Amino acid sequence: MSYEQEEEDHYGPGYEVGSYTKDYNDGPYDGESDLNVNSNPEGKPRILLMGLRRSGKSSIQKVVFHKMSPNETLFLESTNKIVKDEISNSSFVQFQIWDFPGQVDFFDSNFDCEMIFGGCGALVFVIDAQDDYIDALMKLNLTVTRAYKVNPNIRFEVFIHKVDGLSDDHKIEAQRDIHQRANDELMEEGFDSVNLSFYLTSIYDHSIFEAFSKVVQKLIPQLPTLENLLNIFVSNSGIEKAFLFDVVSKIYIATDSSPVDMQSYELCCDMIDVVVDISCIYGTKDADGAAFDHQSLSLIKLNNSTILYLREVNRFLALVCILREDHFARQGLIDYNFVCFRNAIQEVFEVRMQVQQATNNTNPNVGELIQPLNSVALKE
Ligand SMILES: Nc1nc2c(ncn2[C@@H]2O[C@H](COP(=O)(O)OP(=O)(O)OP(=O)(O)O)[C@@H](O)[C@H]2O)c(=O)[nH]1
Repeated sequence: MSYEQEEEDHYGPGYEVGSYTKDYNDGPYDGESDLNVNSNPEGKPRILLMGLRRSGKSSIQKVVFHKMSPNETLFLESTNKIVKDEISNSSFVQFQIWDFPGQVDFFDSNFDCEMIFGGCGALVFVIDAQDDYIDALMKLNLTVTRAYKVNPNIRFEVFIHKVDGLSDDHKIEAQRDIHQRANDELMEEGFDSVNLSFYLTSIYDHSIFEAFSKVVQKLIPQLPTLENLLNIFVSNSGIEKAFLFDVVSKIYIATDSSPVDMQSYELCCDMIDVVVDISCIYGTKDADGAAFDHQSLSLIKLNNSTILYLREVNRFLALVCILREDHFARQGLIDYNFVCFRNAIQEVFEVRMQVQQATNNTNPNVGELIQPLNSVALKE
């Protein structure tokens, strides 16, 4: 992992900024089929991680994007400067995460609100649910009101974190209480239109990956198209549930419209780990050292007549499906539909690039470029 200091003057002398870039094993990003989430003027969409000291911000970022094991986070040192993390080198989804020190002071003249909140897509506020959260709620209110005044388009995501230490009843009660207090305070101050989303998270299970998946999904302009394609695919192939995963981070960037249950998501995450680990150890690697490639495919039969089926969509994405064993008798159909699905995904990105180019050239016929997406021909 390379770690490099950035120019201090851009953020003011009080706020040093460090940045590091993900160093995954699949080589430099080639721009082939990226999915830029809603971007800021710099081109990179930005997700801010804020919250009180020791609430777990750095741990979340390390576990989700740097494969750090949860136990190792016990040894993380307190962050004393803004740390910028580029999730772009090889991951399919491209954005920046800015991890803020817990003691950040918005009233400090060095804190450039316009610059920090101006180009921000989502603000994740982390609350330690194992601690007294009254101070955290005050900070949340201050942060949200401050950020909203600068940029009303920010999505506010509240992670009620470290819930591994709480009983189920306690979790629900904490969520209800935090939800109510946070919203009441905003209403009292006249911020009725601010919308906060709440998630119960822990780095010790898959809840943090699930929550981050939802945060990232909200920033993907093509999400409705991806979901639509997945719906068409599952309904024509006898599949119960399908997730489109960013393989490196195990964030799912889209799923079909049936409800997500945590166990299914965990199973699919575990399958990705198994496939990547086996491929890394026993598979052939390409020139970039990547073990996940065009031929990556895996089938796991569970002891409850369920099948997990994984197919590579492109260098960064995998489709993981859950289906009944008897439906897999029609594997030919599933594979045929999968190829149609994969081609359609490719078209989404081609169209996106065309739209971007057309917008740059102020082409008045941009709408026509969307048409190929309506013609996905799957077999039933
Ligand atoms: N039980 C539990 N502990 C967690 C979880 N996430 C983080 N921690 C622990 O919380 C402590 C603080 O985590 P950090 O990630 O350093 O917190 P931070 O918010 O970045 O702290 P500052 O840099 O001081 O702002 C560490 O000991 C982590 O191991 C969680 O989900 N559950």
